[in-house]
Amino acid sequence: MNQTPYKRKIYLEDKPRAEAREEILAASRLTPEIEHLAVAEALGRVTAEPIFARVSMPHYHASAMDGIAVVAERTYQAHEQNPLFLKIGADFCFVDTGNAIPSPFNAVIMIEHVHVVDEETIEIIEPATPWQHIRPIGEDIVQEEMLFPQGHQLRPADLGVLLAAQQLVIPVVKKPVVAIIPTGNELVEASAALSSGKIIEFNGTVFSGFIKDWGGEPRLHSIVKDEPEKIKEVLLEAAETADIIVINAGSSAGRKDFTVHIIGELGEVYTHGVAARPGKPTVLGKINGKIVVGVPGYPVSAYLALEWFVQPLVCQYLGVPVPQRQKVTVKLGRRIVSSMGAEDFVRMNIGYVDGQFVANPLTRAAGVTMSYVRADGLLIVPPNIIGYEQGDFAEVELLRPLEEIKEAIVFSGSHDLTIDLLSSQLKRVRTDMKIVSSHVGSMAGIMAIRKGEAHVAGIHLLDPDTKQYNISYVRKLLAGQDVILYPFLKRKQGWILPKGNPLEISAVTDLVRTDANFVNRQKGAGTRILFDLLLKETGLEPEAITGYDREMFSHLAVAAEVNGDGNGAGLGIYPAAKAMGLDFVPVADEEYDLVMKRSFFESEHGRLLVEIIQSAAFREQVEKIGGYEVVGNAELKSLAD
Ligand SMILES: Nc1nc2c(c(=O)[nH]1)N[C@H]1C(S)=C(S)[C@@H](COP(=O)(O)OP(=O)(O)OC[C@H]3O[C@@H](n4cnc5c(N)ncnc54)[C@H](O)[C@@H]3O)O[C@H]1N2
Ligand code: MOO
Repeated sequence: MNQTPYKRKIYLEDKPRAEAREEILAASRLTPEIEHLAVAEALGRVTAEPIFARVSMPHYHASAMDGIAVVAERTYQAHEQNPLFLKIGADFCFVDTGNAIPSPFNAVIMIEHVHVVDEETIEIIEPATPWQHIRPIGEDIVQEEMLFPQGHQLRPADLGVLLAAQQLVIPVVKKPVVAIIPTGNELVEASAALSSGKIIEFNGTVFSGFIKDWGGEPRLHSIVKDEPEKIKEVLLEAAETADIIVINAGSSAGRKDFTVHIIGELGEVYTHGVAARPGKPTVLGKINGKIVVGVPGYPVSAYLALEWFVQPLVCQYLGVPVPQRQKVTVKLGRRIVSSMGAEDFVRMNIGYVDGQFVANPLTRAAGVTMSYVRADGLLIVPPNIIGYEQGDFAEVELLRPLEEIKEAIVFSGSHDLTIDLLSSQLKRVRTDMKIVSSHVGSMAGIMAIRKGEAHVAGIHLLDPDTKQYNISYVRKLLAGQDVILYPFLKRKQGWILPKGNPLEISAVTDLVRTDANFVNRQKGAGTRILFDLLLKETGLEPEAITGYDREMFSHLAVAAEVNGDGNGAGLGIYPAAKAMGLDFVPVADEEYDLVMKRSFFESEHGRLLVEIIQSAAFREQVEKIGGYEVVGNAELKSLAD
């Protein structure tokens, strides 16, 4: 049912981001309003006019030291061989730091350099120079001097200066009001009962946070349904009461995406589609003199579009420059492809390994908010290049302080959920540290160690010939490198089966007997190697297994498949079965070890990591999950041939 009068708009423009931004900045002709605030309320606010000192600081000649005030000229003959005796009142008076200097005195001698002879008399053996240890009037602030120009964002110390200069109430630029309008029939409040197709509205709260950070005042509207008349009404009202309008979702080519038509009807549209991803289907327009930014629904697209277009509008209103992020040059751990003609914003994890920043891309899916949350930086691939090769150097904008990135342990290889527990324990001990992990699989983890792109790699590779875990792979792939193999965990691998195990599976031959629908793992995965070994040992051919070609990329994905199929069966780790409420029949204890360069293992960070692995707190947490045994304090595995 499509009851709207609007046609779908299918083809979007590819306008350069800078051009689209300049257009709306030029079209926004708001005169910033001014308000007067008590200084204590003005932190972070922007001065609307130059502000001058009403009084000097100090406003009298003040002693800078504890000691005595003297007339300098009368001390000139004092000398070690010729001590000068001074009488209280006539020749000197005692002063403390901050005291006014009484006339006619014009210098202070520190008490340490004064010998008190009796209650009335002191002795000095060194002359004073005029104005020594005196803070003259206006040493800090001179009455009538300009303290701040307009457009200055007030920091804590600035407030002190204002009060010291007796500026009590100051003119600041009003915060621009930004109306935020979340739209969509599918949206519900976070507290609502969820059903399929319902989406929790959270973009509005994120936008409000960004707007506050940038110095604006967010006004979050309640959820608005995809009804053109309702949207029009809300937009027109916002155009009366707000300075900038943000409308969320409905920006693309869906049946109910009519934001662009409505803005066109009520005002004018400058842009629909920018040459940047994610965030392409952004709409920019104006209604009754107020700029409207229609940001895409997908959260990551939305956050970026907000930064591209709303932050500059807020800054323009406030009269401050748009803050720039710190940049750092990184070595790319993976190839990055990008489309010609559009900028690509790639969320990156960044680590500091062997004195070099290395970065790996996170998912580029615009709906995966965790990738934005976890990102250390953004790689902005310019429109005129098609990406980068692995090992290339590129500049990234930082989303976190550089120091935080430098203190992180970069973890590669096969992911295991205990790594997150390890990271959280680490953070308890060292608040400035954490583990950043990228899930690339055991083999790629070993390669990351070899190329100096990670500190630690988690691996579980069974050698079908020796039946040993990990050792032969490390020997071969890291030959000649000074690395160690740390025995970390034993994980239970087993059959993941529907609840109650209806087909009564406990061995690989049972898969054949029952013609169960097997769910396999991808080639190279540790679990796949184990399964192939089980087949070999029983003399079975892959063809005998229904579903051998059905490959999944994680333990959880296997469990999810089994969950939906009464005849399903998979091989994987216990926590995956547990997470989906499935049965689990143990098959093998897999050895999940950590590979590290010896230099890291012996470094402060490496030692800390081992300490935490061996701690009772970590062991307890892991063993509570079930299916794990922390090996931790056993000897390093020997890599000698
Ligand atoms: N045929 C095409 N389909 C899509 C295109 C396209 O070019 N052709 N563009 C895709 C891209 S890129 C994006 S981005 C999205 C933009 O979608 P809309 O702006 O129309 O937004 P919706 O479809 O209503 O929502 C998408 C998605 O976003 C999440 N969402 C929306 N609002 C909120 C909110 N307030 N809080 C949290 N999350 C929200 C939600 O997951 C929605 O499903 O279109 C693609 N499609
Ligand atoms: O351009 Mo969309 O904004 O990729 O997700």
